[in-house]
Amino acid sequence: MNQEHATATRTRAVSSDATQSTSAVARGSSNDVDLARLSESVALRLRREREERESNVRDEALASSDMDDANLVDGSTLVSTDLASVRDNLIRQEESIIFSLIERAQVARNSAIYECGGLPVPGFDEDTGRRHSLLEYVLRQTEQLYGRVRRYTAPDEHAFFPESLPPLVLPPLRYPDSLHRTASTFDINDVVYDMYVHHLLPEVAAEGDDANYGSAALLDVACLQALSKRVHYGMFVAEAKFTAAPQKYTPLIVEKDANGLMELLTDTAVEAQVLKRVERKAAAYGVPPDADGNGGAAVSPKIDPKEVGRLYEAWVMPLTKEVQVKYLLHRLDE
Ligand SMILES: O=C(O)C(=O)C[C@]1(C(=O)O)C=C[C@@H](O)C=C1
Repeated sequence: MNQEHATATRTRAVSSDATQSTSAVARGSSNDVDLARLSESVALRLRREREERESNVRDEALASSDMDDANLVDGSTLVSTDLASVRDNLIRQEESIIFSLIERAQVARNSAIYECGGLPVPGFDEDTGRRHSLLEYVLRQTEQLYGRVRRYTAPDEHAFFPESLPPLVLPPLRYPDSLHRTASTFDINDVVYDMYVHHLLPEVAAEGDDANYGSAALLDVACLQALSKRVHYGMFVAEAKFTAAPQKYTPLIVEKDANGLMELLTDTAVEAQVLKRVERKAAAYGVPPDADGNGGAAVSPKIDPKEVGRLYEAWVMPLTKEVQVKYLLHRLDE
């Protein structure tokens, strides 16, 4: 996503109404024949979009042949919308999430970090005059640095404060447009932030204050970034599913049937695998590799593996699905 475009167009919430053009199509699609025709035309449009994307990438490569090669990113794995590759990516992201939660569990909760005015840090909300919390301060400052070196120009990254991003110090990279443009118009980072502070953190970090405010806030930033990336990766999952079966998704999109879309994209067998795997990973990563019980003292994991599974089930997967539904509802927008 182009940073300028992202900051200019991103809105905090996505509107649930489909575009006029989609509604216009919907008006004429009250029977199966019309729906079949519509699915055909969507399939055709998908093919055209793909051809156009491929030709854009070729044109850009040609146009930039006299430019530094560094200006072209190899987005082949990042932007893949093949479901198997997208799922592989989600599996790799489990490492970042579980490690960051295990790290955060090493220090006390330190509630003052999350309270506005809990600790005297610079920065106020421009609209309300509310003083920033330490976590907001550290997160904003972190995004200033990451933003300068292009982190938020990548299509799989979403800043928590996109309106405050600084100018780039590196030339922008170009990514193939593998997602529909609706992807650059919304994020749910406010939900991710709230979910982390009020629901995940209390299960991960023990109640108490050990004065490790800076460390705890920096560890929070790592958790938030890993969770945000995972949840918004739902856009790639949704694109993969839509491209693989436009005939199944199109009628639901046209009807703006969010519940139907949720049902269609849900795969309970995959969810069970995810839960089993994250519990196993949390059990393995939370203890030293030599803690095999052979004569040594028993080592309890840094974080209860079952808890990690519960957090994935209650929060991480549902939010990833919410992003998928939001994305799909606008997938046919002109
Ligand atoms: O792998 C998928 O099919 C996804 O949509 C991802 C995911 C997840 O968040 O892990 C979400 C919904 C599915 O029910 C299964 C798994």
